[in-house]
Amino acid sequence: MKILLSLGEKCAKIVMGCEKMQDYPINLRIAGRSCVVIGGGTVAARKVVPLLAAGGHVTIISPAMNPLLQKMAEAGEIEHVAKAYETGDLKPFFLVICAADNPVVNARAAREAHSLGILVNVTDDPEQGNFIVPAQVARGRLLFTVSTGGQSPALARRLREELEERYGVEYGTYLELIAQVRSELKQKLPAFPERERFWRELIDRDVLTLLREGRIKEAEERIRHATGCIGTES
Ligand SMILES: C[C@@]1(CC(=O)O)c2cc3[nH]c(cc4nc(cc5[nH]c(cc(n2)[C@H]1CCC(=O)O)[C@@](C)(CC(=O)O)[C@@H]5CCC(=O)O)C(CC(=O)O)=C4CCC(=O)O)c(CCC(=O)O)c3CC(=O)O
Ligand SMILES: NC(=O)C1=CN([C@@H]2O[C@H](COP(=O)(O)OP(=O)(O)OC[C@H]3O[C@@H](n4cnc5c(N)ncnc54)[C@H](O)[C@@H]3O)[C@@H](O)[C@H]2O)C=CC1
Repeated sequence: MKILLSLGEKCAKIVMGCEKMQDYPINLRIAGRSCVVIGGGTVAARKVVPLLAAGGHVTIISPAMNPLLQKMAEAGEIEHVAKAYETGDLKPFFLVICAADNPVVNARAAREAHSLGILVNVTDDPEQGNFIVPAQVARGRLLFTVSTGGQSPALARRLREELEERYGVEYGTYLELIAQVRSELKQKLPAFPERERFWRELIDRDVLTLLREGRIKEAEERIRHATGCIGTES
């Protein structure tokens, strides 16, 4: 990393915004995977929602459940195992979130997860886990996440609210439009550098303004027109 940074300009494209980071960001595919949350309180409920949104199968192990989780269990959206956590419970799972209000219980579950090689988040002591959950804003398949490395979740929440205001649902629509024409463009512009230049120029604000005003057809036409011009130029 030091070497890359010292090479400056030439490597700017590779290094991008990376300073030294505490955590490495990844977006995890959990659709169809079994996830378990230890504890059924407020924090557990907050963690369950994005797990479900990403298609995870969620089980709660907890003697008690808050009303929201109770409703979800009754509706069959999550499974509830009504008991206290015991060592041995984690075997079938891909990922575990320790959200009991008892640090001894969370620490025990974290130890079991590590021994099984399962991904683990510990809500009362992040250092015991191997991932933390960032604040999120989803716009279709566009996903913004904010992490303060655990230093200030309240700041992460505030920044998430700002992102929500700044980037409306039109960005999800925009992404869909782009994705539709992207594969066509691979044939029209076989060379990667040309495609890269094309997209950088197209990702402009005019299309977004049209989308924000609900003028979706016009936005689509603008993108298609730009791709059409390529065909006529060559
Ligand atoms: C490390 C981490 C581990 C993890 O949970 O993954 C963690 C840990 C802890 N949170 C605590 C407190 C609060 N957490 C929130 C809110 C959120 N916490 C979330 C994530 C994370 N919280 C991970 C780091 C993320 C990062 O890198 O920034 C968010 C972003 C995502 C989510 O939970 O889904 C979600 C915002 C969702 C949204 O609104 O967008 C609020 C604010 C509020 O509720 O309004 C408060 C009170 C104010 C404050 O303390 O800042 C405490 C102390 C408890 C105590 O004091 O006893 C601990 C334990 C500790 O710090 O040791
Ligand atoms: N990471 C985060 O974002 C935050 C984390 N916290 C921490 O999260 C933890 C949970 O907080 P809340 O949800 O507000 O508490 P809560 O009191 O609403 O819920 C605690 C849940 O844990 C369950 N539980 C207790 N013993 C258990 C056991 N042996 N096995 C399984 N489940 C058990 C209870 O039945 C209850 O459902 C606390 O340790 C708190 O310090 C608090 C705020 C934010």
